[in-house]
Amino acid sequence: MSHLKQLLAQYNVSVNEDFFEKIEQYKTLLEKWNKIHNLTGAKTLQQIDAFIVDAVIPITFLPSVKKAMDIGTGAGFPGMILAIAMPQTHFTLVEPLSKRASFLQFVKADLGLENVDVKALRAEQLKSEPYDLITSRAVTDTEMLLKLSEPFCREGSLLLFYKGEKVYDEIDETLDYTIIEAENRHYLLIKR
Ligand SMILES: C[S@@+](CC[C@H](N)C(=O)[O-])C[C@H]1O[C@@H](n2cnc3c(N)ncnc32)[C@H](O)[C@@H]1O
Repeated sequence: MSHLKQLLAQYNVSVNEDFFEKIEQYKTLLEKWNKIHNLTGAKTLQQIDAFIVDAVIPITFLPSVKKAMDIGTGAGFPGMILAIAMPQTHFTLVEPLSKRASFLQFVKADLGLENVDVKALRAEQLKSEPYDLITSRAVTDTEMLLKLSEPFCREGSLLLFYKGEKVYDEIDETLDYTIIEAENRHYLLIKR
């Protein structure tokens, strides 16, 4: 069993064989592009696997949704990885840095991901429209993420922010939230 398969089994993350095929293609592209463009801090295959596992653990608790947006996808975390794991969900990946957006566009084309759109813009520049799910990892604090997400929320939209243990300093009781912990990760799930 591959290293990634073992890790996913350890966290009870269930994905189909197509996920593993596509994720191998993604890893090959990321390793290659990362050497030239410095797209992410995950350099070795083991570090990339850890980032992938961190990105997909939420499929163990997320409901099925039609339309999702990831703010500040960078080299693919978590939006591109979730899009590969959730082919029934359409993902808009928002990444203003052109070298990262170009990489995401290349991955979409090379893997034939019809459920992915890449927007080479800041979230603030995007047309307001409602999404079922908005994700974000390592972009900014919760208060700012709530502001950035606001134009894309309707009643019942879910926000999933990948946070560390300091998450408790960033939330208050006015929010309808749950925190799901796995290792050092705190997944902050907010219902609007
Ligand atoms: C530290 S990187 C994290 C990338 C990725 N989410 C990850 O966890 O590896 C933050 C990313 O957010 C993007 N970003 C910063 N401000 C943004 C904004 N207002 N809207 C969309 N993306 C933004 C940056 O271009 C950068 O690629």
